[in-house]
Amino acid sequence: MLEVLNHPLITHKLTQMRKKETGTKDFRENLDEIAELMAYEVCRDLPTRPVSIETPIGPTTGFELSREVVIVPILRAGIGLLDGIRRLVPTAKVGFIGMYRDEETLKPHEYFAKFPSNLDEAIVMVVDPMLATGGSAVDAINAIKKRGAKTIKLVSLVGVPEGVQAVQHAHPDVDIYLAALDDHLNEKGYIVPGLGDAGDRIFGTK
Ligand SMILES: O=P(O)(O)OC[C@H]1O[C@H](OP(=O)(O)OP(=O)(O)O)[C@H](O)[C@@H]1O
Ligand SMILES: O=c1cc[nH]c(=O)[nH]1
Ligand SMILES: [Mg+2]
Repeated sequence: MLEVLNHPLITHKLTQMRKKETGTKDFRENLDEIAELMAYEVCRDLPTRPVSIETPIGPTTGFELSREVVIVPILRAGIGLLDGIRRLVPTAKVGFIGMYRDEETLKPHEYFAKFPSNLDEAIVMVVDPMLATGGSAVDAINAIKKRGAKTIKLVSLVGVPEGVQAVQHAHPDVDIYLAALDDHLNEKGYIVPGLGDAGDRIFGTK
């Protein structure tokens, strides 16, 4: 399943991020706000269970989330989506996976992994602003499945058909959410038109 979240607020904020003159502070703030808006949509189908409660007026049946949510940002750039999602799901646990893409081969390399226990019972959101070749997302999901995760959602800001197809081919069971589906990758593996190097723009490197 691929869902492109076409919402005017998301598109407006993403446009600010795409502009080359947007600095680190505004880039980060817009990303944080988009993360919150995307989380609202991504969480739309979270399972709930009925609970008997008492309001000040009397008894009723309410509904509470019935499964734990685990957010897994792909370091570094995925960190930019973490706080916005956590504001909506403050009880979520957080795992981390560090991946960098070799600039020549475009192949991802894992350099860090730390996950909470019981991934098998959780709804795991893998988050990374950019879905380019899809190599980083595919490997991150492999690592999470190896630890038992069964229900996985991939939340990215900007993707291209190549990356979407790579994830769908390797992990047909994973739902993919994007804020925009861009055109193609250039010869250096950057998304066109994209927004440049997300990690560098979030953290002010380069
Ligand atoms: O789909 P892919 O072709 O694998 O490319 C996407 C990856 O590239 C970027 O990370 P990068 O390697 O620049 O690391 P960073 O987050 O530390 O900047 C981005 O944040 C993704 O993780
Ligand atoms: O366009 C791209 C592709 C990969 N990683 C980024 O940060 N940007
Ligand atoms: Mg980067």
